[in-house]
Amino acid sequence: MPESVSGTEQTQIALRIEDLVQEFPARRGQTVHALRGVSLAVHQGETLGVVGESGCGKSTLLRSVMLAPRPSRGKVFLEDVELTGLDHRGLTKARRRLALVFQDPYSSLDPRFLVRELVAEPMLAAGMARADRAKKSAELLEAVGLDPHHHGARRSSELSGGQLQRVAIARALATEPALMLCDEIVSALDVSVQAQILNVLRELRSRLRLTSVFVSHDLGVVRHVSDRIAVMYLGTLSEIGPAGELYQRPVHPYTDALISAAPGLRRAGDRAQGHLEGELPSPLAPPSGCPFRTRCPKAQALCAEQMPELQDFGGGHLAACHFPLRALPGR
Ligand SMILES: Nc1ncnc2c1ncn2[C@@H]1O[C@H](COP(=O)(O)OP(=O)(O)OP(=O)(O)O)[C@@H](O)[C@H]1O
Repeated sequence: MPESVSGTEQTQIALRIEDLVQEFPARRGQTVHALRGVSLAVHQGETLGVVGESGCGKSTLLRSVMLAPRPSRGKVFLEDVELTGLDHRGLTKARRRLALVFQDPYSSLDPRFLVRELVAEPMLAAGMARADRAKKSAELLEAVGLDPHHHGARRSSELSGGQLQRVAIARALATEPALMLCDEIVSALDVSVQAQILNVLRELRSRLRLTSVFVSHDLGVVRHVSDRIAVMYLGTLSEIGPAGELYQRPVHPYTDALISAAPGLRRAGDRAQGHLEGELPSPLAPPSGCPFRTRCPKAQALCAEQMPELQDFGGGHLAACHFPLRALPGR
């Protein structure tokens, strides 16, 4: 279904999630409210960055898209297929259209195999002929900046962390997924290596029109790769919008606080680092109303009474706040 990204541009939707809820049973009959009704769409060819503090539900969001485990409530659509409506067999097939890359490539890449075998292995599982596998794995290694002859003939145990993460990305792309899900994939790397991997992702986006969701707790990192950014807080979506606009003119006090607290992102007029005060409440007992109200400098009585809904501030920039940093258009 076409949807407007910027207000003028029409694109196809790669992923749509509707009112996704994920709850986990906890001790003493309690419930972890990891996702509390998240809805968003990812457009074909775009990178959606997802940011938020540790424990806000970023990884759970990605795992729920994979239906691993199935969400407690809500729907997930990959292109036109409703994943949440599929049985086990249908889901196993549909999951091949999704690729997941993790923070730690050491755990996902078997050190006994050669790099070119690791990249070709998903193609083998998909029934691709030997010659095609060899050609394609060489192309993919080149696309992530590795030499198919030199690096391809090494065992993964011989590569550095950054090189391994490139292999993990090449392997993820082996079956031409509709969507790549990246979970903190540069968090364990040195800053200079991080920049190289982020450049690889940017290039893949423009060369292959790669569609991805890029999760990170680091706003600086997310800004480098994302077309749009979703900000999560305690299992909810607090703000989503075009990357430049969201960083320059945030609407939600939480986004504003996150940016002010991030080294290297602070803007003229920001208070000193540490602007984001207080602890993240427990997902076992989220506050009533707005989840951010217990730490919000603008909170009033209404914020404890009603959960704010996402509202459109123009140009595809949405935020869920009763007292936003700027007025809604036309008010
Ligand atoms: N399988 C599970 N069982 C119980 N609680 C879980 C489970 N998975 C996640 N949680 C809880 O759900 C909440 C969200 O976790 P999640 O890992 O999605 O957050 P995150 O934003 O990715 O943070 P981090 O970057 O620290 O992983 C946390 O409170 C976490 O402890």
